[in-house]
Amino acid sequence: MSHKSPKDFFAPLAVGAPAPLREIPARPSRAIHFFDPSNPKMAAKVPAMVGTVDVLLGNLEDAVKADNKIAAREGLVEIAKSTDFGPTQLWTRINSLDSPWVLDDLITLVTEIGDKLDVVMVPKVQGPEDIHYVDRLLAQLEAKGGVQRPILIHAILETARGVANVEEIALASPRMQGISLGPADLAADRKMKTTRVGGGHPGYLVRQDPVDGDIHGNRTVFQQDLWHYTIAKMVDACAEAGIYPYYGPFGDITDVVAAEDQFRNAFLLGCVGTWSLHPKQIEIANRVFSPSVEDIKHARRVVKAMGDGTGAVMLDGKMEDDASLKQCLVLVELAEELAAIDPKLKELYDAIEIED
Ligand SMILES: CC(=O)SCCNC(=O)CCNC(=O)[C@H](O)C(C)(C)COP(=O)(O)OP(=O)(O)OC[C@H]1O[C@@H](n2cnc3c(N)ncnc32)[C@H](O)[C@@H]1OP(=O)(O)O
Ligand SMILES: CC(=O)C(=O)O
Ligand SMILES: [Mg+2]
Repeated sequence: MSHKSPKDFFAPLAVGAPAPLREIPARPSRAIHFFDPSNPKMAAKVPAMVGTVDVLLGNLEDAVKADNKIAAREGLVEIAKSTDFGPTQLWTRINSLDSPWVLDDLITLVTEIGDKLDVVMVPKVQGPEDIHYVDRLLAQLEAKGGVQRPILIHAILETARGVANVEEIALASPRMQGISLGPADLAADRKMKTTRVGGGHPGYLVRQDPVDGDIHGNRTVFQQDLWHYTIAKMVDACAEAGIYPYYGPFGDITDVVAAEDQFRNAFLLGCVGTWSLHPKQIEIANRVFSPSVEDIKHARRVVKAMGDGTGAVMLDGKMEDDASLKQCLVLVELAEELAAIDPKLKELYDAIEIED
């Protein structure tokens, strides 16, 4: 396939559109909180959620009734115009590119509230051609609406073809901000035999070998993570492209314990955040996607012990070197970014005392 020349990659795609960013800023986005702007109860809660969550996302796609699509779009315009989002980002999830609503979603949102929108989440992305389409259209609409900074694109990985193309999707445009796993649509598209929105399945397991040949005896069972392969592939694609990977929805709102486990697996594998579908998932996401005090204490201790950052030292019986230092710096830098917007975390991290 043909690629753009490097000099053209960062050129605006329409006369009058803002120049693309050279680097995607590492803005905290531990929880991307979904709300339906056509639901008056949810919409009414949005202004008070500013500052309590890193990202508020007005959802226009699945979970919004077909009859409410226009009300959701107009509701989002109204909320965006009347709310001061302060440190909280405003994102939207537009309808899918083959739907009858998406063109008007983009035209309306970019021309009416383009200066307030940080990121447009595109569902059911199949390949880089979907990103190229949105990229050009956004540039034309930014120019038309006089939008001063480029609106970024976030892709949902929720088709088998999208997973196969994830690296090309991640590299498709300088607007690419990140990618989220879409476990529900992805499961359906792959014909997985699951019925849940994210999370595990008790049937997906490995079993301890039989003891003394007793296959019916008491054998420990370990449930496996259905999403490990896809998340790991997505994390690599995002890291290569310099953009950010996210888990996605965890549909069992009542099972806050399993949600926390799923989120933590994603955090450990490299994701920077997840989705929140219900207010009670925000606190879980904020906690899980913020490094723990113990991790920061250890990381700072390694940084201090490593001096100029080269060589090997022994700390508590463990070898630390240039590479373990780099891992520690990932945590220290994340803590700094989060402390800059979260005063409670700042207090916690500032109070850490490091031993030698
Ligand atoms: C596979 C995918 O595409 S996932 C992404 C698409 N899905 C979504 O966006 C779903 C978003 N969330 C929701 O629609 C709702 O949370 C539901 C349907 C799951 C549950 O809603 P409810 O049954 O109303 O939950 P519950 O009764 O616990 O809500 C408590 C309160 O929180 C409000 N609330 C619930 N979810 C949200 C939300 N996401 N944002 C803001 N407020 C919310 C409710 O309106 C209710 O308000 P009230 O106290 O004034 O009555
Ligand atoms: C996230 C999403 O849209 C899905 O799981 O289908
Ligand atoms: Mg979906």
